[in-house]
Amino acid sequence: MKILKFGGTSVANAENIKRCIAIVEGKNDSTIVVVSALGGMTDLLQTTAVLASHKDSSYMQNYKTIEDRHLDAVRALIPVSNQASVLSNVIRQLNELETLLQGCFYLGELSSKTKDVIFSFGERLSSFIVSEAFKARGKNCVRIDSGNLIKTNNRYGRAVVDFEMSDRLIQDYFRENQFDIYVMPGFVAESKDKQITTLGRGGSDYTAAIVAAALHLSELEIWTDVSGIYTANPKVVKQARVIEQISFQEAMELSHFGAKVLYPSAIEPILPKKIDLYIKNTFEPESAGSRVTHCSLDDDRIVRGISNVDNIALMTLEGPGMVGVAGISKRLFEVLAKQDINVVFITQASSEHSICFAVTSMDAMRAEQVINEEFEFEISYGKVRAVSVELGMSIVAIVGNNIKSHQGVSGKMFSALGRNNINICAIAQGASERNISAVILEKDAKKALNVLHEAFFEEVVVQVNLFVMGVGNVGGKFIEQVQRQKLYLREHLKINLRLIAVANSTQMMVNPEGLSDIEVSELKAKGQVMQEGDFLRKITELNLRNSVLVDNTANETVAMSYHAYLRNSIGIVTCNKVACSSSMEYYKSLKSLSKKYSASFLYETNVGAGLPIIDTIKNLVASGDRILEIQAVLSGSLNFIFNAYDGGMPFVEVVKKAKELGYTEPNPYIDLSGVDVKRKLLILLRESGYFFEDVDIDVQSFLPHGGAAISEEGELYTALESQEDHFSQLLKAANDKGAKLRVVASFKQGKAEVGLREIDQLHPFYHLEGKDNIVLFYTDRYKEQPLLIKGAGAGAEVTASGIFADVIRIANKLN
Ligand SMILES: NC(=O)C1=CN([C@@H]2O[C@H](COP(=O)(O)OP(=O)(O)OC[C@H]3O[C@@H](n4cnc5c(N)ncnc54)[C@H](OP(=O)(O)O)[C@@H]3O)[C@@H](O)[C@H]2O)C=CC1
Ligand SMILES: N[C@@H](CC=O)C(=O)O
Repeated sequence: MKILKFGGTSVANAENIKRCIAIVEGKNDSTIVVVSALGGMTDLLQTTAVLASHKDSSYMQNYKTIEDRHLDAVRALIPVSNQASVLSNVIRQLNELETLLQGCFYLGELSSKTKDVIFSFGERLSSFIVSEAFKARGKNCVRIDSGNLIKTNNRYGRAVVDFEMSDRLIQDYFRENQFDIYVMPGFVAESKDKQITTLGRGGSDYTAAIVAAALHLSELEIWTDVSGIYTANPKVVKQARVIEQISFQEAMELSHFGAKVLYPSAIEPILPKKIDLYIKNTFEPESAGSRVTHCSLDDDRIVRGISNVDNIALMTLEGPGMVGVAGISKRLFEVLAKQDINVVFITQASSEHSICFAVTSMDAMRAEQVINEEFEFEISYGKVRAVSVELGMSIVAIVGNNIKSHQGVSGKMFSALGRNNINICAIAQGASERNISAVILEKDAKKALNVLHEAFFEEVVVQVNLFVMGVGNVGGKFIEQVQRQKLYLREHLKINLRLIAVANSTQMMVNPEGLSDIEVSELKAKGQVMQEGDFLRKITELNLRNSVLVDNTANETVAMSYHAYLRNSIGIVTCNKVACSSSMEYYKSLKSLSKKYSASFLYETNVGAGLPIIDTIKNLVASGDRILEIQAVLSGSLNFIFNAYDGGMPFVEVVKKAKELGYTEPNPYIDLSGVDVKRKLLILLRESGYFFEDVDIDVQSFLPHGGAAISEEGELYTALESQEDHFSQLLKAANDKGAKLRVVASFKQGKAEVGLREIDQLHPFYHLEGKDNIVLFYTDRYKEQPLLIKGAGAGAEVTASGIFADVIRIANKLN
């Protein structure tokens, strides 16, 4: 014999009921079918009854909906030839319901007893209709009145089952009757004095479990609208998947913390009888579903699932008068129990100075009031403080039988949350060690679930969410490279890069699911207007895990806002040199914020574009070496300019060409004035461990006008045009000596300078082609022969690939 329970959505209408019928008919065995009320019907009955008892005549409209839904189901399921008798039975039951509702309306009253009778109509009607549908298909089917088999006390709303009596009645009934299909209403029972009672939330699961246990069946199938118990709520965690097998204890823990597929009450009767439970999807009957089993599972999964409950209030009772005093917790929890307030989480530090616990937000005010009344005396003498209440909390819990036999699980859980800036307000781990729970802010719940799911179920694929500012030469190429390389990264490096937002100086485009190429290209046409601070606000509002800002601008305001990103645990990858070359204080603060908030701060492209210069210094310094001297050509654009300026083209045209090729800064004056090289040298010195400010570097400008900065490109070109003589003289002087012009950055014996130099043929800088950079590091270990790094030091493609490498460094660190 089989037993199948169908939930509300499975029997919501005639079409769905037909699916249930097909599933039952596929069983080829005598089958007990337990049904819930038509989907949403119990809630509708409840609001209708409440409206009636408040003398609100609109209850009649609800009643009409109740009537229509049931009559529609009959008309669609029963052939016209048989409809009359079925319809008249349903109408008779509906009339009874209408009379009861009228009674509530006239009396303005709704007792718990009346509620149970009214609510029972949902399952009584659905079971009658389903059984008649089977009969209409020629099945040997009977409808059982559950009240005849399941006996309870008179606690209306959540009646307590008399198992001894119910088991006997169930066993007798099934011994004495021989049908192919038995249809029973779930949720409904009867007291010993023959009053209708109901079994509370999840009552239909409970009914099925009681019957399965009484008959010692080997399994119970719960058919619902999802394909089983998921590793996490699939509406919140996209990567969640169905758990194929789970132990009863794990399922109980998960269902306690919000996995609504299964009510713990359904587990209670079948657990001691070693009956397996299957959760299956009525709408995808072929999918395997979840098996909840008493057998020990031999897989090595440590965490089986993650769950959460929202709308939690965290309450703390604390004070010196609690230490070493017996009975405080008894009084605290007794007063809550008296008020029927359910405590969902408790934790107490060994100092005994405080007890922290959680209730649903709905109960919080009542709990606060009764606790403060209970401890009025202690509060008035300052021994205990008035209970504190923090609303807007969630509980997240990881669940698994094997947590107890593995070290480091809680470490992994809390470091994953911490890395993503999720503040943990309280922690609890029961003695069973099957569950580790944390109370966090509700606004962080979605992120926490995804972070934990990634840590425990998707270890192989790490998701990095990119927020890109600046889509010019470098930014544009970076986006192109990311979109092109996505598949490779996912397959080969197990990194899932998602481009969530892009921005230029005035607009931004955001898609929390990831921007497509088309969306990115529509930034200018369709992007939303962006004011200062909007981008950061958007990132923090989305609150996605592993968020990284990629700054491809040359903008100072953006650079000076990095600290706010880091404080929100948002990593930063930047090719913008302004931050690291601003004050030493800001540079250092960014480094320490990066550590404090576990948010990476990477800027390899600040010097030498894609060349691994900063990383090399970091490794030298970390391994105990000391940088003693630096000789370098650090400007790709200036190297290009002085290579290309050979007397053929005027200087200004060569500069324009460098700009066109994407080698210069957005404002080429920053290159020509030596500012860009100075910034780079400053960064190299700071990375080498030297305390240097901008003013400590001597820049000898090769521009004749010296003084004022030129921010307008046109103005710069006009000035350069008029100074052609000056540049041609510089060139001639070098040519006369067989030398080449190079802008050299040097650091020697504590002195740092930047200037245009004539480089002779024997010098390693002489043969420096095109836009190349070169750096020579003299260190304790590389004293005679310097460590040399050379290669393309400018250009959008190479710079973008340097930024990309930093992003991958972050992803690898997370993996
Ligand atoms: N070119 C190279 O070889 C190298 C460049 N770099 C660095 O790369 C950075 C970018 O250079 P490049 O791509 O050539 O410059 P571009 O001028 O081509 O692009 C700059 C981008 O930044 C945007 N932007 C400017 N201000 C803001 C702001 N406040 N908020 C958001 N976006 C803003 C611009 O938007 P809009 O179009 O609206 O102005 C534009 O999309 C510079 O910092 C440079 O030093 C580093 C190493 C090498
Ligand atoms: N403008 C810069 C580009 C890289 O930082 C340069 O010329 O090197």
